[in-house]
Amino acid sequence: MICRIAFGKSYEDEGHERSRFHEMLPEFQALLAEFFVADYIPFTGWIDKVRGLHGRVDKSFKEFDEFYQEIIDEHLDPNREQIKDEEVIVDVLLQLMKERSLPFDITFDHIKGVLMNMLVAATDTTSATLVWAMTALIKNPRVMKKVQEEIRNSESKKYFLEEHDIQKFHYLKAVIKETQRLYLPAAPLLVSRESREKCTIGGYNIPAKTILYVNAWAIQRDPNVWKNPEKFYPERFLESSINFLGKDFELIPFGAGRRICPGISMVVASLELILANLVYFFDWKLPDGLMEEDIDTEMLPGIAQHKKNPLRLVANIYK
Ligand code: HEM
Repeated sequence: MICRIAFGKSYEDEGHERSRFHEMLPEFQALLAEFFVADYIPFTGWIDKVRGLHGRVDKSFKEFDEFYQEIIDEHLDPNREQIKDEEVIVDVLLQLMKERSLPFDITFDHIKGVLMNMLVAATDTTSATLVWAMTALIKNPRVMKKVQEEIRNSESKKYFLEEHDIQKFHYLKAVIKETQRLYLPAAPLLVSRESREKCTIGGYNIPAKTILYVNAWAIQRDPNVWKNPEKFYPERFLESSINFLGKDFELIPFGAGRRICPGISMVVASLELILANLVYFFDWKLPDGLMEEDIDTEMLPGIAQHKKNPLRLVANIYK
């Protein structure tokens, strides 16, 4: 979905291109989560070099730079076949570059930066959230049954649930919120900040130029705020107006303030659409011999929190 919006093509069926793309992204994600000693002790940069991190960063940068340049060149080609009325983000950025209507000149580097931002911010985060939602549902058959009943009881059989069908499914929406609260699939420490000037937060004096992390993970599991915080209990959101739009600081999976995730509307629409269709059309079972308690919730380190051990389920078509 994101590649179609950003570049105007999908890498689903592109053979060599597909595998190249699918190899580049995980390496970039891994580097984002890598620990660079020099970030904390500046004169020790040589340690990162010896550990081979500089080489990996350079290689990843070069691969992505070439990849984006190819996309830009394709979109600049006047003979390119374009689907009518289909304008993708790279076209919009190239148009802005041509018009020179902004207070600064857009360069190819800016365009590549925006494309990278989209790719990293949007793909992994959404897929990790879906895996955690399905993990939570399979571990909690009561909730799975309730969300399936909400959808199945209100729909006459359809080929595909559309966005407008889903708006009335309040329990489904609560399941997604509870997944975001408990598993915080993207950025458990949000994105780090640096204080521009000296300030005081909650009684702590923060000097200028200090790197700050917001531990959204701890906030969203804080027993002073949440009743039974370790329990997956979507009902808590039916009984409260807490939302993740950045106004309620006890639930901030998308951050808050000026740098809040700008993709929220798209994420919520995609998550609701995909999850609703998954639970509507299939009855999900654990592979033979596995019990709910065998499904672990271990996470891989990284910017997005992926499930360490892949979730394997059996899908039976619901008739
Ligand atoms: C479940 C899915 C997602 C989650 C949990 C999520 C969460 C976040 C978080 C926590 C931040 C940092 C906010 C902060 O520092 O305060 C962020 C930033 C961002 N997100 Fe998302 N995001 C998701 C999906 C998406 C999607 C689908 C898009 C684009 C279509 C997107 C675009 C961005 C961008 C561009 C930024 C950087 C904003 C900036 O630096 O000003 N995200 N997101």
